[in-house]
Amino acid sequence: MSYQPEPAFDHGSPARTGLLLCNLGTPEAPTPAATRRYLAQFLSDPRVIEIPKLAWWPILHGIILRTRPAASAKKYASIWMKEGSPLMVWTQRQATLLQGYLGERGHQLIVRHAMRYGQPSIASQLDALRAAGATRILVLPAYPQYCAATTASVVDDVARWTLTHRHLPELRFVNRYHDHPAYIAALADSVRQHWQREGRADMLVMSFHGMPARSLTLGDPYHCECLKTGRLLAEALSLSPAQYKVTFQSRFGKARWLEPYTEPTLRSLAGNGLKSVDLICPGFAADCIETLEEIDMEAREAFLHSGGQRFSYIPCLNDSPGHIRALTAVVEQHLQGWPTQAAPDTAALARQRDAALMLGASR
Ligand SMILES: C=CC1=C(C)c2cc3[nH]c(cc4nc(cc5[nH]c(cc1n2)c(C)c5CCC(=O)O)C(CCC(=O)O)=C4C)c(C)c3C=C
Ligand SMILES: [Fe+2]
Ligand SMILES: [Fe+2]
Repeated sequence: MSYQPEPAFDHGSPARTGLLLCNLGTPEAPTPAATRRYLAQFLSDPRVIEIPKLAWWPILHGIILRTRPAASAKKYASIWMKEGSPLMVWTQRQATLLQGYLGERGHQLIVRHAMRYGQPSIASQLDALRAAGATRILVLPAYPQYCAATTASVVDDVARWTLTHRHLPELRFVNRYHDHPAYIAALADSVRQHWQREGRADMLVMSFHGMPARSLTLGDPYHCECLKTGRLLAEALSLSPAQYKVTFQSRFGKARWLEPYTEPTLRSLAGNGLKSVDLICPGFAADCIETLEEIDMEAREAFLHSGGQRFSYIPCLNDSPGHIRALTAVVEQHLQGWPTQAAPDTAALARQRDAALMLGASR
């Protein structure tokens, strides 16, 4: 095993704690070439595509990477912000705001953000935290519900980084926060504020990213955690089971995915006479192509074309104060036992003590 060269450990420097906020990743530009690079990395991850490489490679390189990049790039272009891809913009803002809010609460943390696919990579940001003196690092994947395709894939990437370093920081991971009271409260506040601004629809649809259905029988807790988030959010809003529905979006390929599917559900609700719907995507920490294009454009159109009259999309928590408070509560829970106040300057304390002793002696 060969390690990357590292600076000699400075035994005198105080221990510092780092926080790494990780999200999925996104193309660097809304172009077919950039989208192809992103999809190639994403869809080569065996945590995402659980098909033997020998069977998957010809499909990925022979079909998907020839056709999908151009179609996806068009969709990215339709949601691109002037600062970049929404997922990147919101994740950057979240990290900056977390740094500030945690600081206000007395935690001297170094906060960075990273993307599992594309840039800034998890390895580069772990290196940056180490270079800034972090000897303890808390990794926060921005996925409220645990899923092997997302949460475990972040852990894999951190583990690959540890293999290249000799002197490792202490590491902790947030596996899930799907039922954290502060996260549920942030979602509920966001829905209530939306209702105050725009009025309330006949039903609240909660759409989560889908997964192949067999992930449930193989033991992935993702499906159950989505249902629990849905139930807790409904309870916080005093909704009866008839007033809300949990659905799954973003189906990929021909296999069965978790059901009910979002778009067919919206069509059938409209077909059965439902006139208005509020739609929230509680599993996404930040708005992205899956929420802004697939839901707020495609699913909206499907509902309205099937007889629905009003489709109201409730944005993700993004950089809202409630979200930053919720993530801070999650972080604080996982920092327990790790001192995050500014470490005492032991040399200065020793000088003070010596000065006090000398003062006493000279009296
Ligand atoms: C088999 C494919 C996919 C699985 C499994 C999957 C799981 C999964 N994904 C997210 C969150 C996000 N996915 C996003 C985009 C996206 N997802 C897939 C495929 C799978 N996802 C694709 C091909 C894409 C790219 C867009 C496209 O070409 O359709 C995003 C948004 C990225 C962005 O740049 O905006 C997020 C976020 C979760 C939470 C999840 C499992 C629970
Ligand atoms: Fe996805
Ligand atoms: Fe999609």
